[in-house]
Amino acid sequence: MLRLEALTKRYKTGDLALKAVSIEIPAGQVVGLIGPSGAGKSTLIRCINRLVEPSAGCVWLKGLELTGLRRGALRRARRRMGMIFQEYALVERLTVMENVLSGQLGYVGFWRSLLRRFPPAAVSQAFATLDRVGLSAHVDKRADALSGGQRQRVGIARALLQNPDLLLVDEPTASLDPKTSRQIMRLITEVCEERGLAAIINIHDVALARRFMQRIVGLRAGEVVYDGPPEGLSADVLTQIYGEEDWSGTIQAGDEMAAEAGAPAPVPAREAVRFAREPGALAVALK
Ligand SMILES: Nc1ncnc2c1ncn2[C@@H]1O[C@H](COP(=O)(O)OP(=O)(O)OP(=O)(O)O)[C@@H](O)[C@H]1O
Repeated sequence: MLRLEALTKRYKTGDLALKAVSIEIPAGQVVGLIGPSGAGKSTLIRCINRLVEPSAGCVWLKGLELTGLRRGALRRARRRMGMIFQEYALVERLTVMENVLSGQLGYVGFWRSLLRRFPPAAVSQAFATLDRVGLSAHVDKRADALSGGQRQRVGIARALLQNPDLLLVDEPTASLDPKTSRQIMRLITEVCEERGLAAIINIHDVALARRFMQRIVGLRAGEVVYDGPPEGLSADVLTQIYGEEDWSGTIQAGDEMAAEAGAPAPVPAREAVRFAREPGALAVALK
């Protein structure tokens, strides 16, 4: 589904951030990308959708070589990759619904998006997606009135509204408390499973990675030094990735999380019903 072939990035400063990284990710697989600061995790994620231009190597998505695409074709291909960011990248003064519908901007025409009028089907899909991420009670709240966890749920819903084949997720829990981090990670992995979506998740927290990922790729200084199941992240492997440290606490935390059960409480859908009764294409909260 996604294939990276000898992907290399040297920044203008001379930093060699990726050294011929080759990995293949089948449809539906959720991969955790771990490694110390500066290992090249963000660079790798951004080279896939060419927010950062690779210096050499190829990226293939479902048989399409992304690295060879010109601007228009690249824009179309990017619709197939939903991106979720650490800092959420929401438009603060816009509502939850408007932010989520912006995931459709690649599909609706320029004037329509400028006027923020979206097709009814997109609006219905946005309601369903917001319900799925537990935000149906907050659709008309402004983004700047949300908690960190709620903001990330908006980011997830926006990415899902693109109907992507792949999610590129850059440190989704770095700004969140431990409990919210677990909820967000659980949500991302659940929606990937429901939709058969592949994902690459840059994840700082090794215990979270051990708990939620199907496969771990460990980067060190721009090179893959581990590629395997989360159970394979022994103290020796973690030392190889991050350097010498006492890993017993991290390993135990991951095992404890694995033993933990339960999902985030559903949010009442009253507000969604009220919005859903609005006729026609919703002129989305032009307040
Ligand atoms: N825009 C840039 N210009 C020059 N060098 C950069 C740029 N972005 C990243 N680098 C360098 O590339 C290397 C990899 O950085 P990158 O941000 O991809 O690592 P990371 O693993 O995501 O780190 P962190 O976990 O701290 O975010 C580092 O040496 C970094 O200094």
